[in-house]
This record gives sequence, structure tokens and C-alpha cells, in this order.
Amino acid sequence: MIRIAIAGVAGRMGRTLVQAVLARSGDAQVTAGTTLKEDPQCGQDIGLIAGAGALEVIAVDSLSACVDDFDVLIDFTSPEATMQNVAFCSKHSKAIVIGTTGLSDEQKSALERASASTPILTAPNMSMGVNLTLRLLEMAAKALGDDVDIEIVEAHHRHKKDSPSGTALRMGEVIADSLGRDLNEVAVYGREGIGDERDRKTIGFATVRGGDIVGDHTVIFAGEGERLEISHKASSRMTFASGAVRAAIWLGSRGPGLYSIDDVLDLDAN
Ligand SMILES: NC(=O)C1=CN([C@@H]2O[C@H](COP(=O)(O)OP(=O)(O)OC[C@H]3O[C@@H](n4cnc5c(N)ncnc54)[C@H](OP(=O)(O)O)[C@@H]3O)[C@@H](O)[C@H]2O)C=CC1
Ligand SMILES: O=C(O)C1=N[C@H](C(=O)O)C[C@H](O)C1
Repeated sequence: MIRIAIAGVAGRMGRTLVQAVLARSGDAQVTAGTTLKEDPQCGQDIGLIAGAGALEVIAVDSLSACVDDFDVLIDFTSPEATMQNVAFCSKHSKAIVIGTTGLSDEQKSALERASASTPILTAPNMSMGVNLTLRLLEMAAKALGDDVDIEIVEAHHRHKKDSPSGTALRMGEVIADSLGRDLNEVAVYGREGIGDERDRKTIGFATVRGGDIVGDHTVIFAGEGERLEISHKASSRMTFASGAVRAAIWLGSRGPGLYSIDDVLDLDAN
């Protein structure tokens, strides 16, 4: 039985993660959860915070306060909080699953360094559908090559802080790699005013923020006379949470290393 702690347990993903662990049949347990000290839910039962009934586990304001209570931490918070949590997990030999997006290149390098002594699994999107979409994008990019213009459009709820989404950026990386391009050189983030004609080698990103959109991603491969669009639309955060819990259970029996959700999901099984 894996003992799971959830960082940011009062957040949108934190609450859904509690429900996702409860939905499993006895191979995992939520044994700890953190909130910020100033959060009004700090000190409350995390089951009640998640709207799932009391679990007799109280939300605490730091990982130090629950260090003996968990094996794997699941972290969907903010880049700053995630990096502090990685340092804590490294020091205390805990595995960590990271869903937080918007990490800088420097923060990603720090994750790589920490993974020499800590099991770390990170993915900008833990859903089966998105990770299958990444495979389809690779196939489409290779087949259509340099004959199309490629644009990535993503839409999320009004509270989302990072843009473009981590998933959109990963989609861009997969497509750029498939075409032998460097995303840092070819990405165009939004357009405004009068500019030059589109350069075919570029990969465009467009961001929509509004209401309660859970997460939509569409990649457009626009050619002459036809265009192909590959879309994924999430309608529930449970798709991300159940992937993350599955990843935590998998990571619980792994040694140090930097893993991805591809290592966990059986995308080739069916
Ligand atoms: N990989 C994936 O599949 C997915 C990734 N995400 C990513 O997960 C992250 C969180 O998203 P979401 O749940 O919507 O955001 P929320 O803002 O709802 O949740 C984040 C929570 O973390 C809390 N928090 C921040 N710092 C700390 C800290 N040091 N200790 C404890 N709690 C802390 C926040 O508190 P407060 O509100 O008080 O600041 C908040 O409750 C984002 O980066 C998002 O992009 C989201 C969905 C899927
Ligand atoms: O913030 C969110 O909500 C989401 N963030 C992730 C991202 O940035 O890609 C994944 C998902 O789309 C929801």
C-alpha cells in the first residue's frame, strides 16, 4: 500500500487527487496533504476539503510536519513551491510526481540534477488521451513534413497562470523534434499588427483563457486545399488526477531517475 501526500491539497487538482486516490481499490492511501499557512483550509480534514467525507488526515502547512507519513508526494502547485518540494523530497528520500507546469529551463535543469538521487516523474499532462495525441502528432508531423503550416491552439479556465500551457509546449517540442527543428528558434507566441508573410518553418501558438474550460488543445496542419486538425478536449480533471495517482504507485517502487508518464501508461498495450 503506497502512502501518498498531496501538495496544494486545497487547489483544483489537489482536491481531485484526493478523490482519485479514494477511487482506487486499496493499493494507495492519502496519508498527508499540505496547503499554504495562510489558507483558511489549513488544519482541516483533507477529505472534507475534497468534498469526499472525513479521512482523519489534517492539512498541514509544510512537508516537515508530515515527513514520516508518506512515501510519494504528488505536486500540482506552482513552480516555486514545486522546486522547494523537490529539495525536501531529495533530502528525505521521498519520490515525487510533478504535474506543475510553467517551470523555467533553469528549474527543469535542477529537476534533472535532483533525479540523480531521487525518483522524479514529471509530465505537463497526465491524461492517457493527451499522451496518445502526442504520438499522433509525431506521426502527422513526419508524414506532412515541411508542406504545411503548423499552429497550436489551447484553451483553459480563467484562473490558469502560465501560457502557453505546458501541454501545448510539449506538443510543440514533439512536432519540432519530428521535423528536425529547434522549438526555441521556430516558436511564435501570438501575433499582432502588420508583419511579414508566415514563415513555413515556424510553429505558432495561440492561447485562450476563459470561464471553466478544463483544457482543450488543437494542432492545425494547414496545407494547400486541405488541413488536418488533431484535438484533445478534457472535460474533467479526473483524467489528469487518475494518471498522476497511477504514476505515484508506479514510482513508489522505482529507484532514482527522471521518469515520464510515457513510462507508466501502456500506450502500446491495446
Ligand atoms: N500535469 C497535468 O496533468 C496537469 C497540470 N496542471 C498544473 O498543476 C498546477 C496547479 O493547477 P491547479 O490545481 O489548477 O491550480 P490551483 O491554484 O487550484 O492549485 C494550486 C494549489 O497549490 C497551493 N500552493 C501554492 N504553493 C504552495 C505551497 N508552498 N504549499 C502548499 N500549497 C501550495 C495553492 O494555494 P493558493 O491558492 O493559496 O495559492 C493552490 O491551492 C498548474 O501548474 C497547472 O498547470 C493542472 C492540471 C493537469
Ligand atoms: O492548468 C490547468 O488546468 C492545466 N494545465 C496543464 C497544462 O498547462 O498543460 C494540463 C491541462 O491542460 C490542465
